[in-house]
Amino acid sequence: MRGRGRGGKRNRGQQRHGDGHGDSNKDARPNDWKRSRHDSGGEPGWNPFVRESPAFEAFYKKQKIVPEEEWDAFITTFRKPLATTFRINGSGQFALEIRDQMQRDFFDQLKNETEVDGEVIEPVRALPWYPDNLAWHLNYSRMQIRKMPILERIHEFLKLENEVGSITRQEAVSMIPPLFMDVQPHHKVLDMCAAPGSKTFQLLEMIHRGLKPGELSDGMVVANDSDAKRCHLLIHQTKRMCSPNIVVTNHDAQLFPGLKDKSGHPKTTSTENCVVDTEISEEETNGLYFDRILCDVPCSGDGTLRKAPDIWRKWNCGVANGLHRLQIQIAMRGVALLRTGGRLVYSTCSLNPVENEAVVGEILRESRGSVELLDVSSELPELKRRPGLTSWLIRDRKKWLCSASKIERHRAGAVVPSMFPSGSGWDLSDLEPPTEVSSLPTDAGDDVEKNEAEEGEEEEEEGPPEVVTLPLERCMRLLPHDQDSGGFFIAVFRKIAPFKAISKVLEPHKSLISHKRSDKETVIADGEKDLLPIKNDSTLLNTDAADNVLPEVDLLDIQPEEKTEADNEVGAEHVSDIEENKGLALEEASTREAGEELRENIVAEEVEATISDTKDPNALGRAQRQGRWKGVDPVLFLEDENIIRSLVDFYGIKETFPVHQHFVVRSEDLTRCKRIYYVSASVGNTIQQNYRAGEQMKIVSAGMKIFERLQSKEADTTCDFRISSEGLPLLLPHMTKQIVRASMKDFRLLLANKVISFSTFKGSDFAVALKELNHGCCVVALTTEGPDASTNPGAMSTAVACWKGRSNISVLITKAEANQMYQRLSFGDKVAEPTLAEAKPITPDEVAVGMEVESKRTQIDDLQSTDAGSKIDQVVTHNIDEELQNGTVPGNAD
Ligand SMILES: C[S@@+](CC[C@H](N)C(=O)[O-])C[C@H]1O[C@@H](n2cnc3c(N)ncnc32)[C@H](O)[C@@H]1O
Repeated sequence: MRGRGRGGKRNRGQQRHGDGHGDSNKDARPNDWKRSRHDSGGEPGWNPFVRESPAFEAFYKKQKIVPEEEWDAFITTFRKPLATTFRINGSGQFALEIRDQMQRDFFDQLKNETEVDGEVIEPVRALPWYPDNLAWHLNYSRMQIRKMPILERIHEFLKLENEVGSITRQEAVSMIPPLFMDVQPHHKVLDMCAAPGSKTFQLLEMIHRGLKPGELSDGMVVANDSDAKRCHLLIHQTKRMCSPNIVVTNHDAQLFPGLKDKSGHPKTTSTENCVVDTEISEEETNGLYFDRILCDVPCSGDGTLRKAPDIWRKWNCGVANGLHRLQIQIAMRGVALLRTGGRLVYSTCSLNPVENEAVVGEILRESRGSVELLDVSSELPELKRRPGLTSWLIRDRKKWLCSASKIERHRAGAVVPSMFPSGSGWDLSDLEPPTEVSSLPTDAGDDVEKNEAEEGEEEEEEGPPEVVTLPLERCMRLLPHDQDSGGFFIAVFRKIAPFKAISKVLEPHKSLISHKRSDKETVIADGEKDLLPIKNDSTLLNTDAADNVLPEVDLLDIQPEEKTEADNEVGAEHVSDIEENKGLALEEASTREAGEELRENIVAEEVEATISDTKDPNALGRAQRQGRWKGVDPVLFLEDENIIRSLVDFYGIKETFPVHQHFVVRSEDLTRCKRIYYVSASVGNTIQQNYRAGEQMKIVSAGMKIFERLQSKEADTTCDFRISSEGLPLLLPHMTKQIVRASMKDFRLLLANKVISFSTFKGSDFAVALKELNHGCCVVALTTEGPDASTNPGAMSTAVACWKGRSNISVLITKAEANQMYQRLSFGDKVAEPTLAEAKPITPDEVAVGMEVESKRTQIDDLQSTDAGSKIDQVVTHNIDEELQNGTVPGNAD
């Protein structure tokens, strides 16, 4: 369906920073296409960042990250700015059409190397490993764009497509993890650390792959992020996919709740597209286990040096060390939530083995045979990758450590055995006595080597590095010089047996030695297990000797609890070390991220999904500040038969479109609820099970907006709700009323004018059909050729929601969307450009009515900016804008 991309209001950030398009674009989606403040754009002589770091180079040389003879190529590539890469969004015909159009109109002219003023221009190329040539690489400086009209046109085209959501600018390596997940349309997928959502978007595409317009998928994507503000980015990003199969949640991933799935997994599920055979074990029938899990964990991000050169200046190994345990905790929670037979992909945009191979090794050890590391060397054969390391050293302050036995006692909170290749344990009494400071580390800043190069002699490691016995060579490291990309790390696991965890209870003040394998373990009896908190770093334990004797607990049965104050006190030193290091790491990441990934306008309407229409507008912000959630955002099924009937009757919704248990609202007071969301059966079931489990999931948003309430008093219509542009593609094939077809000429005339008098179309079939419609919301669809065009609305690939007033019709999409649709229709067409001159002049009376309609339309749009939710969003947005300016928004590499 064309016109899926959506727009929204420009936020304060956009107003402040501008986007070079003047007012005409003020209601457009954020433009990710513009260059980041880090990007020199290739301007000669402008290099605000020194692209070197002695600490980084010393570290990776020592780790033998590349063979010696490749070092120069590796480091030289890292110093070059990153080329632009983008993905065409969506799946199916629509995406292929855009690809073909781009290729035909632009890229075919740039297939070969060209020279402008002595400068070589790289050919545009598709990323060879990305399916269906839907991802592209291009590398032009601003100067080159100015000099070559074709580049200028490409740039403009991509800017527009990005604005309306047809393409996503995304770093090439960041597109890879979802491609190793083997997601099928019926899968339940969990994206544990999902914001800002570029990979979630890919996962959704996979869930919808192969569906015809209007068809529903059985699958579901749960996209989670611990940062509430970034959850909004996630909603903004994924709503462009117009999917009823998504739930956005806001949990610490390591504490993601286990949910029941009372209906159990069906042995076989039949869908229109496939028959799914699901082998399930007894234990799994009652739990919501995911078929696929992505752990794209927070990391130090040094693989993104090309995109975020400020990392050169700030790089230190303490950041990576500080994230190691959180990364294990997140991945292990993923293992617990994964269905047996399912795949889990672990990824980081860091090259550091402590965040990569060390974590993978610990997952294998801790899962005690329930997962295996897959050899995926035959998948995506065009992708150049390096095997994982099997040997590495740990760097702590100025020391190189070759094994856990070398850890000094006072560093035991910062360096742990799982960081080393053997992962082998320690005993506190065996630890090296301190050489300098005798106190425990209390300040994470201590762990960060501020500038190693300036801090005197560094110490050599004592002894050779350990060599791992696990098959870590099956991991993949993407290096920048292999295919002119950023750096990345990926490991693919398969669960081969249910995971039984041994839960342990930490004794106060023993936290320092919590990684000691012989820590006190507590077997949780059946009746007690729901009561016991799972401590942050004790959820999972590899017990060597205990394996044979300790009864086991299914982790899904245990609800991880939020940390209590008492928990925080226990082992405070230990936690402070981890948390503060993590804090530092995220701060690092934020600087790297700001200005690149942050969507500059979180449109006001997005917050609608996070707060009840009727509750205190300040509740969400307060609850977030206070670390609470409950009571802020009910997610309720719409069961009011009068509303459902009025929708079904007005739009002539067929029985092919299930409505009961699929419409969701966020307000208990239905007279005031402003939006109706549509959720797939899988999402509906999950929400229902969540109620039964006591609403443990912090749901930020569910499904997609399908209807919006009209509040204009003058609205002369029998239905209180208009169709939202996200909802249209799904609903249209199931509608029998309020649809009118227009010829290409009339359709374009409508798009060009946005509000237009009926009399303009006098005498046309369109005008006659228009007259027959009820007043209110309607859909204008482009007449298509073909045998079933007149009978099957699903065959109409281009349609737009409109408002039929008394004498005018106006489109209910943003100007940017209308312009993009118009331009798309103009490519290679044979119909003359409609101009305003073609339209019959509008009389002064009609102008007045037109203005009234336009004002109604504005009122409709303004509903979102006047409700409680958007006021809060303005606050959130404002804060994000401030952070953007300060460079403190936590971010990622994607
Ligand atoms: C590398 S980014 C994820 C990028 C994302 N997968 C994408 O492709 O757009 C890491 C994310 O993890 C989130 N995060 C940090 N700590 C977390 C935690 N404990 N649980 C869940 N998410 C966390 C951050 O807010 C950040 O959005």
